[in-house]
Amino acid sequence: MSSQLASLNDWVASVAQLTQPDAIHWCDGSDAENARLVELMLANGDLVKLNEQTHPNCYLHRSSPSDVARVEHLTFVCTRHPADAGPNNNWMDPAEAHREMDALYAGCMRGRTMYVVPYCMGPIDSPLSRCGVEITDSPYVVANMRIMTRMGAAAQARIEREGSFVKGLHSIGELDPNRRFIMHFPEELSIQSYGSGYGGNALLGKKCHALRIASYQARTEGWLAEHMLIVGIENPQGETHYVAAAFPSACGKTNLAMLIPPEGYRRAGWKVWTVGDDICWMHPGADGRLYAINPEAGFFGVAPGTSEKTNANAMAMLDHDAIFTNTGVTADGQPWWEGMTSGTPAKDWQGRDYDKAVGPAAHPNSRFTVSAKQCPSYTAKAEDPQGVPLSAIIFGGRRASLVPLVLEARDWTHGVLVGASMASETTAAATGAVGVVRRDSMAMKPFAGYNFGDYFAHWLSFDKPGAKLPKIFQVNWFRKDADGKFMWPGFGDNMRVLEWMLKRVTGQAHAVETPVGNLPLPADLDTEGLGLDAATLEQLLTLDRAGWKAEMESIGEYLEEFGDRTPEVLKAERARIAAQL
Ligand SMILES: Nc1nc2c(ncn2[C@@H]2O[C@H](COP(=O)(O)OP(=O)(O)OP(=O)(O)O)[C@@H](O)[C@H]2O)c(=O)[nH]1
Ligand SMILES: O=C([O-])CC(=O)C(=O)O
Ligand SMILES: [Mn+2]
Repeated sequence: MSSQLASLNDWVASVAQLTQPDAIHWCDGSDAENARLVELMLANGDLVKLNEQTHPNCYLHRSSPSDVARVEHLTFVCTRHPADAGPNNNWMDPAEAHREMDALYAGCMRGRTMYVVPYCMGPIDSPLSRCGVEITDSPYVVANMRIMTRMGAAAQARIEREGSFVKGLHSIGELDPNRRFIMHFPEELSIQSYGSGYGGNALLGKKCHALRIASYQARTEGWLAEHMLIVGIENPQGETHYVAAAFPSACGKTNLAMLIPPEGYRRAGWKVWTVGDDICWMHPGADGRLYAINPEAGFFGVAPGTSEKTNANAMAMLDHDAIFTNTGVTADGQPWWEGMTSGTPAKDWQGRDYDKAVGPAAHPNSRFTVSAKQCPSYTAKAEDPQGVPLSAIIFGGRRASLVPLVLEARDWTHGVLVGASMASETTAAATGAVGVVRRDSMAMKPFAGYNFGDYFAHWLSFDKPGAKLPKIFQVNWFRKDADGKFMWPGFGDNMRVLEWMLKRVTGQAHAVETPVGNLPLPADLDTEGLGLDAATLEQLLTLDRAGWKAEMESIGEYLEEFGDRTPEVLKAERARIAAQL
């Protein structure tokens, strides 16, 4: 037996000693194993079978009503020194956190099966990929991890070869919101999660490993782990530019990753290729460019708002082999959510008879889980072990006012400030108030595994001789008018903004310089067939000087929160812009 296998076996044995499961099952990721788990969950009520004619191999999971989103107030980064976790994280002393978690875990798997889930984040043969093992007592988590990661025998073989892996321990416990913690120990490469079965809290490969632990590792190893989609835009000349974009949770990544260009663009030959919709690992390549992989193998996407009109690619991948969590369901057993253009809900997300007066049929954070391979726009380049070279990075958020439709950062340093300064309205993806504007640097506020001050410095460090870095942009699809209506049509029409960005990359498009960045004039965007009135477009592209002056003051205060860990270069960049306004 290799020493790696011995260390994995020892860890599994020690967890079993603590949690006292009735049985231990090592997951191989096979179809037969999945079929047995599905049988089990249909029998115990974890899953409801959906219409086999319209949705073969699709299932609905109704979670505990108080367990429907990430819990940021119960999520901790446990480093030896609190300053290493930073004011952007909740911190707990590692020894104390282990004491608390051990007490929760003691005997928690009695009467249950403990599943050992080896997984690989990223293509199984990629040097950029990293492995982990999640121990869980939830078959629902196993079924989701099988879709979201390269899970099973191949991952275990890689772990036995490599040795190092992230140790994740998860128990749904009693699903009691008062006995719930999501703990990260970046210095130990380990994660401990208790009391929730929800996606970001329980599928430990995703946010816990691929963002919080990975961002910490990436800092010391010279790469970046980011909350970004990756998309390829092919122009009529057949050249594909890859773009990564960071938007906070439920702010449009899945939709941009699967964009279908407007009719005129399609006729001209533009195509869009999906690489990833949530997480991006970026490494500098030998040629100085940044290369990106999607560490995930599936999509855990927001259901409400997904329709034939907004995201036909997603609809096409959701009619077979998918798991739906907390959606409504029609009388004939088809999944249903708000925004769908057909069907009528019979039951709501809690399984009650649907009553509009009681609330929505689908929970606002209801989700689908589906293999990336089922997406019509998924590209084989997503499986390339080297990753794809990035031409542009986009930062975006939900801002009802102030932030224009698009602007281009002057250079890398300015772009890092743009990312660090991001703010967005909170959404249903995390428990708590919705619609409150908060700073969410690089859309990583809930996900950076270390001090944001150090994180900004790490971002700046990529600008060095020989680097051929992507151009950085900021977008805002969510500006609202006086009546509270979105001013920009969004979705497929975001292609018009992408075209301008890519033409800026290749030096073919015009821009106007302003203190906060370079903006297109209305005439610089292709608005053919858009049907947007000139005044609205003008407003979307106008710089509100007074508003930005106040914003720069507020950004200055925000950067001070990280004290002397905030790079001076970033503060100077902000001061320069403020002085110009
Ligand atoms: N108005 C408008 N809404 C959009 C646009 N793109 C996405 N949305 C809506 O925003 C919500 C969330 O979008 P997603 O694309 O699922 O968000 P995400 O960033 O992938 O979210 P996470 O999976 O939580 O990280 C959905 O209800 C979408 O319909 C857009 O361009 N305009
Ligand atoms: O992790 C989750 O639960 C879903 C997600 O993508 C997010 O919240 O950003
Ligand atoms: Mn996300």
